[in-house]
Amino acid sequence: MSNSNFLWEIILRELKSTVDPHVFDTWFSGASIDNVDFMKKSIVITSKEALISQFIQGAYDQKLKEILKKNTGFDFNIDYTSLDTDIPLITPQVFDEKPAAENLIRQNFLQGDKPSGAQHFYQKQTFPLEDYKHPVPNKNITASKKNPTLNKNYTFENFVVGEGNAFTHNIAWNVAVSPGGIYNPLFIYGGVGLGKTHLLHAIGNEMEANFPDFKIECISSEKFLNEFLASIKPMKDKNNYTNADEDFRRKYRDVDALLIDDIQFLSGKTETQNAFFHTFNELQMNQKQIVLISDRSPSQLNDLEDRLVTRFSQGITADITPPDFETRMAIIKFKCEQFDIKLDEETLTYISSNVSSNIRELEGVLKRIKFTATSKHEQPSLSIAEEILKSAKTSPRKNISPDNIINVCADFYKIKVDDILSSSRKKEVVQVRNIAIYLCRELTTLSFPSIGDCFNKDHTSILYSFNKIAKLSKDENPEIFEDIEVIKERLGKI
Ligand SMILES: Nc1ncnc2c1ncn2[C@@H]1O[C@H](COP(=O)(O)OP(=O)(O)OP(=O)(O)O)[C@@H](O)[C@H]1O
Repeated sequence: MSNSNFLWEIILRELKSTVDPHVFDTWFSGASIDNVDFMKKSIVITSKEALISQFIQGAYDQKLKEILKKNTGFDFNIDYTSLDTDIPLITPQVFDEKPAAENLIRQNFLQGDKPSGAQHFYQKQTFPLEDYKHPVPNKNITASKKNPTLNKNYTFENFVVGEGNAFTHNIAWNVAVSPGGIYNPLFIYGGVGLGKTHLLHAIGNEMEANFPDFKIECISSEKFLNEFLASIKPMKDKNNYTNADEDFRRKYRDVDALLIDDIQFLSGKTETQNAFFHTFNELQMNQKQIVLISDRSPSQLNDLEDRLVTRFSQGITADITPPDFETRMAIIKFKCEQFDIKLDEETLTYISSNVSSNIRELEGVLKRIKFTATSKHEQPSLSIAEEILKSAKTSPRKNISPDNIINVCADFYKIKVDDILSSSRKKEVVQVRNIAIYLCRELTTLSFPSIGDCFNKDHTSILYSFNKIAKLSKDENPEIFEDIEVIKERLGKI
């Protein structure tokens, strides 16, 4: 084995033990190490695609250097390169700037040039670059009759880019200007209210503006399920159930792009998964773009057939993580302009420090501040913001830890912490444990395996417990959800 291969083996082995297996496969499976120069203390890591290189550099440069230091004793410099050298490397961007690739593509379009990156993408398309009608950002996206499922308020124009979403935004933009290319399917996942649906519709809107003849279907998987069930009902009634009916099949298979939200909703729905599998295959075979949104990564999708999970991971998987303080500030400023609210810097900082990372919640707080100020005939102010945040039960940003959650749950239900952490199968203990696990996932950024570490369980059991609560209907179990609200409120006061 050469020096390079040997070193790479060591690096991969160490990374594998610390990185989520799905993340590892996505980013490192196709990468290799070249040009190890022990004199100059430099190595080159080559990936298949520039975007992968960029991601590895952005997210793992430090980690890789640590592993190299640990195993060689030297501080190495790492250069990152990719096999598709004609695609420009995209440097992660900070909030109010557009990603470099996007800027480059747009700039070059404006100058009438064919950008090398976009050209490369377009060579894979049925649409040559010359046919590209709207190369510049489409500011005038208006409601279309053609694709009424697209929400026109969700565009790239009004999406604030920050650390946690820059990479995904880049990919989404590339998919919108070059559908059916190398990023197919695009699988986006992340926590509640972080802009996944916004990006999904932004892709559709931008795509529609760029390719006016496109037929784009943008739906939730719940709607897909309902339409599927409605389509097979007549056949089932006649005891003649074979396949989803032709209308349903054609509706989703005759599209140029299928954008599906909340794909996790298909978990456990075997017949719908089967229908979706065939739809997916036909679209992919015909190089039609598929974008999937989920609240968790493909490998964490429970009760979903393996053949689907594998297909979801075939293109590119990109996540959105909660915004950091600066991004929250940028989003609040942007939303203030949108909602016509004037806040001073102190109030902006207060909101950004105290509102949870869920952007939907953040929007709600701003709207309530505006409403309260208007009804009091006052200007929006810090004191109104404080009043709203206290009364709205929006838990101020605290470091809620699994320990806090377990303690508060134990106290609330009057059972012992040890029981929650035990393997007791008593019904009341199991229920409290499930709630604690559910809250750990909802209120912290921990992955299922990490939550498993806190409860001495493997991630499959944690997923199972989480779903036990997540899949409950609020209407049928109001008391559990009331309990959860009270526990959240108590946690906010810790
Ligand atoms: N980066 C962003 N810039 C501007 N607005 C954003 C951003 N991220 C989210 N939002 C806004 O926050 C709200 C919630 O976003 P969205 O519905 O897309 O979240 P989500 O991740 O799909 O949530 P859920 O998992 O609950 O469906 C929307 O009004 C959206 O416009």
